[in-house]
Amino acid sequence: MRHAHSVEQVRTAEAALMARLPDGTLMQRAAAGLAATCARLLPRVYGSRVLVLAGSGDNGGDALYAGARLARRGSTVHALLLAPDRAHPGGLADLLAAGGRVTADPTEFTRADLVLDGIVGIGGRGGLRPEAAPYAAMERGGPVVAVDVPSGVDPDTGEVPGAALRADVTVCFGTYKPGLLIDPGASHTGALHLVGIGLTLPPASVTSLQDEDLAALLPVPGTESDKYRRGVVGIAAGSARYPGAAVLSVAGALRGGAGAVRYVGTAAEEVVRRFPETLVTEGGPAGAGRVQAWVVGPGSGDGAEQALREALAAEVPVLVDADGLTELARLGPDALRERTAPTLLTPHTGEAARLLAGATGDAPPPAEELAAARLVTARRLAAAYRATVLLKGSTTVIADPSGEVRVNPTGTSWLATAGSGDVLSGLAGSLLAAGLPPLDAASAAAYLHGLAGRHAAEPGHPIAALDIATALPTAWRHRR
Ligand SMILES: NC(=O)C1=CN([C@@H]2O[C@H](COP(=O)(O)OP(=O)(O)OC[C@H]3O[C@@H](n4cnc5c(N)ncnc54)[C@H](OP(=O)(O)O)[C@@H]3O)[C@@H](O)[C@H]2O)[C@@H](O)CC1
Ligand SMILES: Nc1ncnc2c1ncn2[C@@H]1O[C@H](COP(=O)(O)OP(=O)(O)O)[C@@H](O)[C@H]1O
Ligand SMILES: [K+]
Repeated sequence: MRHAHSVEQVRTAEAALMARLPDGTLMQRAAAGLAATCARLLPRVYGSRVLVLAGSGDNGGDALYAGARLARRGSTVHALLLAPDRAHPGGLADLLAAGGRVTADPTEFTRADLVLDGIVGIGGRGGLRPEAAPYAAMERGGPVVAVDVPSGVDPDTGEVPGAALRADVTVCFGTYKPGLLIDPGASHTGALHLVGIGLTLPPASVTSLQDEDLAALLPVPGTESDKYRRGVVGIAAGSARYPGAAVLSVAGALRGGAGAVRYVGTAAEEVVRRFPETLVTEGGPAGAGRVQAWVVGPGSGDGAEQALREALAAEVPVLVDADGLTELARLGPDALRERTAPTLLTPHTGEAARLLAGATGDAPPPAEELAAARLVTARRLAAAYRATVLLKGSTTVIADPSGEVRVNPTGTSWLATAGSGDVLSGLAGSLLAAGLPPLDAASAAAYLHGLAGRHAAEPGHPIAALDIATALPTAWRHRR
């Protein structure tokens, strides 16, 4: 599991540790880790050209001390000071003592074999200021290594409100920050390296599953298992207009770990033709046999209202997607108030906008605004609907009403294809039916769906939604 901590949590842990250690110890630990990573990135340290971009805070201090370490190993190190009269005094003195020089020439950025971005770290707010903004777009000669956070990325949320450096590598200290794991911030970090500096941290509220965590979550049938004990997932999806959504949701559900898939709706004929193993029932969820979880909404069209009502009345976990979400937005959070079993909502940003409007009574915010603020949006929705929310998109973020958040690390932009979300809904529903709690079911489904997309699109070509479902067993088997 990757654990990410907020700036406030880091500051508290840092203060406690600093009180017990000689001055400057933490910064030296950070600088040593940083310099070691830079040395590995350079073909040769001796004779290389390094530029340190140093802001006025401790982030600049880390970069200057690391620059000094590289200068002592034979690099030619220049420091470009964004606020020359407020540069970190100790760091600057150390760099000069090691033979480094101060420059005011911005073209050094292009000439350097490696650039250290020490403009701003966890103390930064807002995009880069005018004096630093040009470096965001400047042509580079070598890799850019971000110190703790790519400057201009909000460490707590991953929001990028203005210009920001795009790093090839980010060396972060003590713990991951949520903003390093969530787009648009995540797409500015490059490879992530964590340098331990000895902080004692509280439990993280933002985590990201890794392969071994997924392995522990996935249901595996035992000798006592039968199809019913493994869980039956009910899919209420599709309509005369969108029969394909039913087929795709069932395709995901069949590969999700439940022992059986029960389909209800008007697309039964198409579903059985494609997947003869599906149990089908005419009518809605209320008249179907027992299931351990419902998926309601993909392609449901006009049938969404009735299907949602019937599914929500069942005392089992319910996943609401697509047209079911549009209907839920119309009803507002009150529609979930009486529920005793968990509810999982799987909106893309357009549906999230409608859900927010349904909760606040305001006009729906622009979807792009929500895509730029994924963590905040997922948390707001989870709190408003008291449901687990899986917000889809370039980084899928899953928020529980308890405040816990999982950030999905897998995926590829090839997943942005029609029907891809229908496969995800069936898959997540299947994991719910198999008995996983909603946060685990949603994060395991997003992880597998993202991996299946990668496998299907390997090495990089368009895929259709059914290809994702077909690749799910491969993703399950060869996780990565
Ligand atoms: N915590 C830890 O455990 C450890 C932390 N360590 C390190 O300390 C870093 C935090 O240092 P920090 O607190 O000094 O803040 P920092 O990120 O340098 O920024 C503050 C300065 O930036 C400026 N500024 C603000 N916004 C800006 C913008 N958009 N664009 C441009 N400038 C902007 C702001 O200027 P002002 O507003 O004063 O003009 C202020 O002077 C942390 O990330 C890590 O690297 C390690 O050494 C070891 C252990
Ligand atoms: N830019 C992107 N990068 C990675 N994954 C994406 C991107 N855009 C969309 N996705 C993923 O593709 C799927 C699309 O789902 P959705 O929007 O519901 O499509 P549909 O309604 O056509 O099924 C989701 O799993 C989402 O996370
Ligand atoms: K930085």
